[in-house]
Amino acid sequence: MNVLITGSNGLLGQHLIPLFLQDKQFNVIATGRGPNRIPERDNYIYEAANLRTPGAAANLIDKYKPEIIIHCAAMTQVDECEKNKDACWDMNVGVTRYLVQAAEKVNAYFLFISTDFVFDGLKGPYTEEDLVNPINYYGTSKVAAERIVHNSKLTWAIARTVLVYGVATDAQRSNMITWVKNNLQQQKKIKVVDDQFRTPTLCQDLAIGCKLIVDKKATGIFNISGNETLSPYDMAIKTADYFNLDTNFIEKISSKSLSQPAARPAKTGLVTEKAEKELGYNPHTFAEGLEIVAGELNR
Ligand SMILES: NC(=O)C1=CN([C@@H]2O[C@H](COP(=O)(O)OP(=O)(O)OC[C@H]3O[C@@H](n4cnc5c(N)ncnc54)[C@H](OP(=O)(O)O)[C@@H]3O)[C@@H](O)[C@H]2O)C=CC1
Ligand SMILES: Cc1cn([C@H]2C[C@H](O)[C@@H](COP(=O)(O)OP(=O)(O)O[C@H]3O[C@@H](C)C(=O)[C@@H](O)[C@H]3O)O2)c(=O)[nH]c1=O
Repeated sequence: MNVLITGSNGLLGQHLIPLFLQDKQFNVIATGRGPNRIPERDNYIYEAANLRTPGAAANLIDKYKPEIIIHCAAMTQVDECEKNKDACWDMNVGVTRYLVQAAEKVNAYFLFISTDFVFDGLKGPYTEEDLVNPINYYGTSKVAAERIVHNSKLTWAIARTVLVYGVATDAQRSNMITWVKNNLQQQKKIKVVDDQFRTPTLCQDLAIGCKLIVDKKATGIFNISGNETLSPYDMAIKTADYFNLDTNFIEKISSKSLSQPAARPAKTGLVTEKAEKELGYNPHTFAEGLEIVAGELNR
């Protein structure tokens, strides 16, 4: 069975590819922008493509006729999305439309990766039934992309996730654990907010959640995140403690004083009960996640 995975150079993509390669029923076609950054090099096809180029998505789908498409590629820098709205819309909405239209021609099963930022953060943690109300442009673009998937003729699923952490080769985006660890090791002070709340997600858990969805050809929305609610400040302290780093370099601040270009929802987090019951999804705790990330960093 051919599975096409977009965003294969990203944090999630780099964990999804090896997971699908372990399952011999799948022929994996990975696509990323520019050269391949996945450490594994064997037993799959890599196609470099800028998916914003009209025709790029259709060409890939026409060439490989995938039975399954997992769409991870996105513009994920939330502040950049706010500052460069056209690029954000083209990538997060336009590319999803290109892929869905081409997928409809081959009747592929389509899994789209979405975010807790579809919510306003006034009453998290959220279930799959809660109504969306994004407060920044990235979230708005993801809601629009979700609607394209939802309104398509495809058999589809949407996996929503939260603040993903883990290790990737040449990562373009930092994540909580590596950001805290790198700064504290260099004895650099970091200011971390204690008034946002998330259910941080170990990248491997998200990859497993996606695989469970695909294996079951499950349909609809699934929350695939961690199931512990923590503030970024809590995460920073736990990270420093785990790596024996000096917590005095962590300054507790409010979101207001961080003054990022894009507003962040205060309290998100996702309830993962549906995925646990229907898919057998079982995420690691943050403490276990730290240990797994530390193991990867030491390899
Ligand atoms: N990371 C997180 O905390 C969260 C992520 N998500 C969602 O999960 C998905 C995966 O995220 P994650 O792996 O962390 O993100 P990354 O930013 O690590 O990966 C996204 C990938 O998309 C690729 N991409 C961007 N523009 C293009 C383009 N024009 N053509 C082809 N590829 C492109 C990027 O390529 P390049 O590497 O060359 O820039 C990158 O490899 C995304 O849809 C994201 O919105 C949801 C919630 C939280
Ligand atoms: C840069 C920075 C961030 N933070 C906090 C704010 C935030 O809650 C957390 C992570 O900040 P970032 O700017 O890396 O990430 P942010 O853009 O807030 O994170 C989001 O990414 C997108 C892709 C998603 O879909 C979301 O689920 C979410 O994880 O750390 C600080 O406390 N101090 C800082 O100096």
